[in-house]
Parts: sequence; C-alpha cells; structure tokens
Amino acid sequence: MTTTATPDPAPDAPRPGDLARRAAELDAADPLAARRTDFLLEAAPGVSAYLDGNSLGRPLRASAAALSAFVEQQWGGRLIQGWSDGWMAWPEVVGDQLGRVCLGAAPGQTVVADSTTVLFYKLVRAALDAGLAQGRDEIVCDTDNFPTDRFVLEGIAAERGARLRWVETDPAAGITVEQVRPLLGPRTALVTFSHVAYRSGHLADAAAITAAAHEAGALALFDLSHSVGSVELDLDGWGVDLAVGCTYKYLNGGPGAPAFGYLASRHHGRLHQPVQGWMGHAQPFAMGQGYEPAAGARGLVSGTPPILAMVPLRAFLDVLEEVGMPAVRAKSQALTAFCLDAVDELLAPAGVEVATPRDPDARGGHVTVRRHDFQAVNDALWARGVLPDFRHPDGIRIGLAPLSTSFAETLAGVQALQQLLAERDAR
Ligand SMILES: Cc1ncc(COP(=O)(O)O)c(C=O)c1O
Ligand SMILES: Nc1c(O)cccc1C(=O)C[C@H](N)C(=O)O
Repeated sequence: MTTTATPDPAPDAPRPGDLARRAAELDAADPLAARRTDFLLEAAPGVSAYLDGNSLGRPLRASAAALSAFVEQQWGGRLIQGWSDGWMAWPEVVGDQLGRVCLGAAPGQTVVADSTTVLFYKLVRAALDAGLAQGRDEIVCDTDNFPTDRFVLEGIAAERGARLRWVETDPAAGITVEQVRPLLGPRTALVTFSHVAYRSGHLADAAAITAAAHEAGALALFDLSHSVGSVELDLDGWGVDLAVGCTYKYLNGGPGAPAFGYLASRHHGRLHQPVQGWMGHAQPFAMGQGYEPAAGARGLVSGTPPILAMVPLRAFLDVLEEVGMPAVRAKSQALTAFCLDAVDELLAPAGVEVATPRDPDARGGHVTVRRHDFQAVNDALWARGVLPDFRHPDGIRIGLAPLSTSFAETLAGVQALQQLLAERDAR
C-alpha cells in the first residue's frame, strides 16, 4: 500500500479548530464568564448568536424579578405615596450611581430622564445659548454622527440662527483632534461628537478634543451612547462639559429605557436648558408663578421621571458596580480582538473588510465588517437566528456585550456569516 505524505502546514498558518479551541480556552479563563447566566438567555431559544447588545442589551433575570416586585410592592403597595417615599429623587439617585460606576462623574452632575434625543436637544441648547450670549454662534460637529444628533443640531441651528461647522468624517475613520482644530475659533460655542462612532466603532480622544475646545473658549459635549457600559469613562478628569447617552445598549435598561445627561458642576446655575417643566423646578409642588430651576443637575429634568423604566437599569448598574468597569473593558477588548482574529481567518478570504480600528485602545465594543451585499446577508443571518445588525451602506456590526456575550457565541456568529457567504459565492 502506498501512502501520500501530507505536507506540514506552514508553522504560522491557521489550523482548523484553532479558533474553536481558543474560544473554549478564553471562555474557561474569563473571570466574567459566570455573569452570562445572570441573563435570560433561554428566553430566546432560536437565537444562536446575539450580536446586537450594542443596540438593545439582553435582559437580566434580576430585572424581570425587580419589575414584578416593583409593580406589586412599590406601585401597587404604596400607590401615590411612592413619590414621597423616594421616586421623586430617582433621576439624581440613579444618575449618581451611573456617574460613580460608569462615567467617572462625582455626585450631583448626572440625571436619568427623557430620551437621548431630547436630552441632547436640551444640553446643546443650554451650551449654545450660553455661547450666543458671548457672541459665539458656531457648533462644530461631524457628518458621521448618529442621525438623531445631526438632525437635532440642524433644528437648533435653524431655531437659534447658529452655524454648524461640519467635520467631513470618513465613516471608516474616526474623529481626531487634528480634524477638529481648524474649525475652532472665537465664534465656536460648542464642539459635539459621539465618543464611540456608531458605525465604525472608532473611539474618539474625548480628553484631547475637550482640551482643544477649551483652548478656543468653547464647550465640549459627548454622546456616550456607544461607550457607556463598555469603555471606561472619566468625564470629570477629562474636563468634559456636557454628555448624554442611552441606557438600553450596554446598560441593558430595556427598550425605550430613559437616557442620562451630565452637566459638569462648574456650569450649574450658568447653563440653562430650555424645556422648563415643573419637575425641574426648585419646588415642584409649590405650583406657583414663574419658573425657578432646581439647583444642580436636577434642573435638567423637565417632566415626570420614568420610574418604572429605570427599574431594569438599576438592576444592571448593581451588577456593574460589583464587577467594575475595568473588568468590563478588559473583557470587551478581548472579545473584539478575538472577533477580529476570527474575521481575518474566516471572512477576509471572502472579500470582507474590517472598518474597526485594530488598536484595542482606539475602538469601542463592536466590530464592523463590510461587503457590498451585507444588507441581504444580514437579513439571511437573522432568518437563521444569528442577530448582528446592518448599517448603511455596507456594514454588518458585530456588537459584543461584555457581560452576556461569550467567545464561543462570537465565533458561532462569525462562522454563520462565513457559511452564508460561502453559499452565496457558490451560486
Ligand atoms: C449615538 C446615538 N445617539 C442617540 C441614539 C438614540 O437616541 P434615542 O434613544 O433618543 O432614540 C442612538 C441610538 O439609537 C445612538 O446610537
Ligand atoms: N434606539 C433604537 C431603536 O429604538 C430601535 C432600533 C434600534 C435602535 C438603536 O439603538 C440604534 C443604535 N443607536 C445604532 O447605533 O444603530
């Protein structure tokens, strides 16, 4: 019998099974692995890989229990008395916890309220109106920010007679301070960007951009929707003036969970948001004549706080407080690094490009890959129970939630994408 010798693979060539073995080793060594069972994974039995936690985080078991307990005991038990028992202060209480656990913000500067869109409007108006009083009528922003931010800015510019100075962002590149500097000047009132870009995942240097804004005498506002709960933040340390963000992504607050707003304490009493509602009044129940804003961050609140909708957020912040953001960021960076390796090995041969930075310190918690036909591919993946999301024009975003996504789940998602591309390309 003759045998044909199989040539040895090149020493650095990927071997079949290496990725699966690595995923298993990484999961076994992951100090946060057990946290996965805190989530209601079994509620979605048809989903083999959930890669959209950067759009809507999974629910905690504790949230289901806390919501039910809240309805029965707090709402059902205390009825209207709940407002006097403490609900009234939830915007600041939850805001302070969020500030402590995630934002690097000392107490008294953060509230939970409204939607990101509405809080963004309120904070941009507050910053611009202060600028207008000093003859500053320009806002520096970028063309690749999330639509709601761009649309709100357009509306405010028309409403207040301000001029938008656009950084023309290449969606495959991030915002850099070098791009921002030439647009700054004595007319700049505000500089505003997303901290992590929703498409590419680029992480902006918030400290450097804030410093450049301050040198020009302007304020800096960041939308933290894609970084909060995934990237470590130090708003006070970076000198950021204002910030907003969602709580339904990496903070797992649930669909439509309220947003948060941060206003640095040095601006309290100086910057005023325009939606003067009774819940932001110094004495809501005096119900008197004339608006007098509450002191501190409470003045950012307008209407009745969304108490029920903060219950899951509080449950998740308790978990994050136990775990700590450094461990979350470390897991997030390990997940994105592993994902990129899997993409390089399994998807690059099919013509897939990576839009997310290779440097782990220059990216947030998601990885975006591109190919011309990804809209159709994403639809087909959803039909197979693999859920990333598609973002125009050609990106599939692989969102990796540090506490609920495993390395094996990440690999399963990339493998499903590889399989689908192979089927399409064989046609
Ligand atoms: C950067 C950014 N800002 C704001 C939003 C959403 O704002 P809202 O919660 O008001 O819909 C999102 C996502 O939906 C986002 O990615
Ligand atoms: N906020 C969303 C919604 O209400 C429905 C569907 C998706 C979303 C999102 O969060 C989109 C997300 N901000 C994004 O970056 O694409």
